[in-house]
Amino acid sequence: MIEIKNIAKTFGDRQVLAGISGTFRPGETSLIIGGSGTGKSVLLKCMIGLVKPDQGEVLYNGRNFLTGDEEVQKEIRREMGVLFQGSALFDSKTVLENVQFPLDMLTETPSAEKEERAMFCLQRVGLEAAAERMPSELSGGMKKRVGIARAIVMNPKYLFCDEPNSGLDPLTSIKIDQLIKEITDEFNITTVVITHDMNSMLEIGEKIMFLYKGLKMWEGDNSTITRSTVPELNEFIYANKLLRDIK
Ligand SMILES: Nc1ncnc2c1ncn2[C@@H]1O[C@H](COP(=O)(O)OP(=O)(O)OP(=O)(O)O)[C@@H](O)[C@H]1O
Repeated sequence: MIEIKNIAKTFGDRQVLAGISGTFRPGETSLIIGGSGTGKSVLLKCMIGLVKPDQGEVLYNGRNFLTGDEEVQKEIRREMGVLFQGSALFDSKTVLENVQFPLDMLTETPSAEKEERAMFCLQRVGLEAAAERMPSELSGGMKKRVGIARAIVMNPKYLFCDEPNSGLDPLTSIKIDQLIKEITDEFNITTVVITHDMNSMLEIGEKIMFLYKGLKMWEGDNSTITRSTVPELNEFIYANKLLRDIK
């Protein structure tokens, strides 16, 4: 479980996060939604240690990630998997080498075992046949799958996905969403996904947190989001729904 408490962050004179709290549970896909510039990525970065918040706490199964000693922080980092926007694959490495990379960097696992584990993850995302291909030979959806395989190769307790659907067509987006949800259920991972994709919210939003101007304006799930009485959220949903209906 991840608990965030009163997270605030200001850049210069711009307050991006104004005190955000929330809980993310194992086996659940939690979505952070909101318009552009509302602080979603900054919140995610605060949670994974890429940005230091000005105040607040981030607890991983009760362990304080921000003030815990270095060993605790290191331990927590090893339990995280991250799928970055754009997949962030190494162009000069094969698919298999990309997936194996965290094992190479962070473990002393024997070579054959590392390869076996990486192949298992590639199989799980349906890409074992592409193991020896280079990232430039893959479609956007395949790259995301490789990114997911790499994010789970260390058997993470916590999985963070920043806009996993960006640049994908609607059908591929749905497949990627479903894969993230399946993996979350199957390995009981605490998963946090940033998205502004309405389809994702309705399909995999077991828990949804809506950010608006640095505040958490609403929290609920995919069965309650369309019944919200928060005008800012309704405006956000309506804009998305409108676009979807036009399509
Ligand atoms: N390192 C930084 N230095 C200064 N300002 C920053 C920094 N990182 C983010 N910001 C600002 O914080 C605000 C929130 O950015 P953030 O990337 O979290 O938005 P977002 O909700 O993820 O938006 P989008 O959906 O467009 O990605 C933006 O105004 C951005 O310019």
